[in-house]
Amino acid sequence: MIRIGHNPNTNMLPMFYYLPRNHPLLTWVTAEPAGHNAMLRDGRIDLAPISSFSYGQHWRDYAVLPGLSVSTKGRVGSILLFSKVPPEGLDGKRVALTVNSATSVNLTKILLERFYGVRPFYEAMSGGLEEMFARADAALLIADMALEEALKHPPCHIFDLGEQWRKWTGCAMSFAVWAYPRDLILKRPQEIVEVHRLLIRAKQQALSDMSSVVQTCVEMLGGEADFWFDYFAQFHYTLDEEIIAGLEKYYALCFEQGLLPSRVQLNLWPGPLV
Ligand SMILES: C=C(O[C@@H]1C=C(C(=O)O)C=C[C@H]1O)C(=O)O
Repeated sequence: MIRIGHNPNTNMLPMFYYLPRNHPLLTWVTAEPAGHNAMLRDGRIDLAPISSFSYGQHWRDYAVLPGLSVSTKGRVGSILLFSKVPPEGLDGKRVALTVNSATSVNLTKILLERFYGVRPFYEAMSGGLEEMFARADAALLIADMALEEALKHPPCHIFDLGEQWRKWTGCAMSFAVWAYPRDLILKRPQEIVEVHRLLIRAKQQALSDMSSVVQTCVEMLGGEADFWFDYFAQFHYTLDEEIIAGLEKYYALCFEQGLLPSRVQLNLWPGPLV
């Protein structure tokens, strides 16, 4: 039995929509990314699409499933820094960071400190934009919460962090990878191979016809179907060479900025399926 982290946000639907709910090999454990990061670290789940940053913290203990990720090569649409001022104006200001994320929290720090040359004060916060703006000058939100706030067209600057990363580094950005404890390769290799196969198959089914996924999004959050087709068109749910290079760049900058304690190696297992 594999206790699998289920992330309920729309960006994850192409991997979860066709994944069998009642498969004998799977137990679903639903949480936001930061919840899965902690659960995997503590052994409460066996596999999840965790924050890429969290893999970078624990890479010596984890392995990653090939051919799967949540990545973009530019705009993402749902990793957004809402700001009362342009990024250059955030020096010495307060920036609220969602408690649900690890990758984007550290991406925000890299972009602001390394590329915009500003040093804000950061505060981890839950809640929506209104609560964050009551205490801070800028606010990082991710996933459906970011989408919902952006759809309200708040009167502030909105920076898409996938787009910003692309602008400053020319790289792809990988927000989540499917990680599991490395010792499962020895203890339960067949189960990992089987779940990997299920995930790849579910993803391929979704991506071959996104209409059911899009319809689900319309029911969940509203908006036009075209909005959702456009949203999903930004994503790459694979781990190709460009995405791996982007991930390596992200880890290198996290290390150089003192956000990660060591350089990171990507341990992929089992071999690619496609
Ligand atoms: C694309 C997204 O990426 C998410 C961002 C994460 C993070 O910042 O740690 C973790 C998982 C991803 O699914 C999103 O939330 O919109």
